Amino acid sequence: MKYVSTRGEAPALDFADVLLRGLAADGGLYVPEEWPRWEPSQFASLAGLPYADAARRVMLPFVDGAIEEERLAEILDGAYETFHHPAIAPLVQLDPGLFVLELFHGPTLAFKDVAMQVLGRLMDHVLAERGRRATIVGATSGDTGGAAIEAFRGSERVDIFILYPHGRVSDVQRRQMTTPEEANVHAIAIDGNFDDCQTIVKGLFADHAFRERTALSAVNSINWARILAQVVYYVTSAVALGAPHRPVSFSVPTGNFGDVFAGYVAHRMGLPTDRLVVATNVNDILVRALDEGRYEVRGVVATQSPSMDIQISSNFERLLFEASGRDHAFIRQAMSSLKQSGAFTIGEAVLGRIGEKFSAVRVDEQACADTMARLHREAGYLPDPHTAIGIAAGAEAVASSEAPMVALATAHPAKFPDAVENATGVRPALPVWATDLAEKPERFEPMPADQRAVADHILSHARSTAFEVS
Ligand SMILES: Cc1ncc(COP(=O)(O)O)c(C=O)c1O
Ligand SMILES: N[C@@H](CCOP(=O)(O)O)C(=O)O
Repeated sequence: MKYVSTRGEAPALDFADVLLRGLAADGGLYVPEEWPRWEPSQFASLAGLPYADAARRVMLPFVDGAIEEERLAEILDGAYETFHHPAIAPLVQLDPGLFVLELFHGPTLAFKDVAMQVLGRLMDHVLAERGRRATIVGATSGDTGGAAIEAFRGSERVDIFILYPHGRVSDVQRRQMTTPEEANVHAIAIDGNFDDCQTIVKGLFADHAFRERTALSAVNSINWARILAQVVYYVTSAVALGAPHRPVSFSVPTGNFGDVFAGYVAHRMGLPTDRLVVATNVNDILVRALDEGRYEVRGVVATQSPSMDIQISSNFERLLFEASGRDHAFIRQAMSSLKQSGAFTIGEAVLGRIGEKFSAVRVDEQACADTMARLHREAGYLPDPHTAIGIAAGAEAVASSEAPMVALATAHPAKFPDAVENATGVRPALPVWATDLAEKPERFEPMPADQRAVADHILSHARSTAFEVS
């Protein structure tokens, strides 16, 4: 299996190379040259398997020999041993047709762990095979950063630099990034928002000299391996609810569009999927784009679901590529227009194809709080604000559908205790194994939203400027 860039001007690579590359050299995102297609019996055969075994089967056609199957199995076993729930991604029924898929039982209490624990081990394996080191630079609105640091802390082969928006993440999120003591971990507090952080990261990838010198690699969902590991839980949860014999809908709290794109990948593999609901907070660029055909960046507003305070949604490029019939020229033109004027237009045909599978719903601050309060009151369930947005949007989007609705629970409520307490009167507690976080000293570097300053900081702290491991 080869992977091609959405912008069509970078070499096609295999899975292991895409894993280390992250972003394509032309600024595009990698997608498989062709989508592997499963028979209904292949989906059915996953029923009752341990999560790591199901993950191996789903991932194998995409890895396609770039990593031996036995090694992949060990990597997946190791990744999911770090989870605090035997099912890894349990389903909880809230109403007859409504389920939540709890993806927050990993070490940093957010869905990012499901892929990041795999990514860390995959990268370590490929770097070891090649005798190489890498410098990881990632942008976070709060959860990716902690999960990535957890996955790479102490690694001999990787230095990790995480850019987060200063003052715009929760205390738990910040502490997950700033308290690890390992020398290879660098938390950088940027004076700006998540989009500023992500723009700096993409700018560093576009600087070819910097990229080569530091052996730059990505942990954001621009990295295909992140998306792939997230495909698995769409498949396992749908199978648990009766797929392939009946379709399932998913409602996905969305920011960078990686998670819901993973749902689309499952659909392209043949998983019977009714609707994919893109659920946003008031930072609703995706809702406006899908409703009006105009993708237009406006200022980011701080909300009680800060991890989704995003306007530039990287993985939307992957969907546009598919919906445009893999039209590289259209993608290049749209992305250049986005860079220059902060907007681009999506034609009717492309919009129509997106609308065949996707719905988009904006959930405002009051509706998010009301949903947390109602679920706590009526079902005794305490969702975090991101999860509440997914649940509220799912209910609105498919009120009349026969298919069960699975809302993705993307974070543990204790990561956002203030918002949950304001809405429900209950302050959620961290699991006991995570409570020492508050006592540890913090270490971070405050920096302006300036690519040159960040690059200089990385160059003076990274060990990976030499490629070979001595
Ligand atoms: C808790 C939480 N929910 C939802 C999202 C949105 O996911 P995505 O960026 O994959 O759309 C994020 C951040 O990405 C998150 O941290
Ligand atoms: N909400 C995310 C934003 C980055 O998303 P990613 O999936 O592309 O890493 C976060 O928590 O950082």
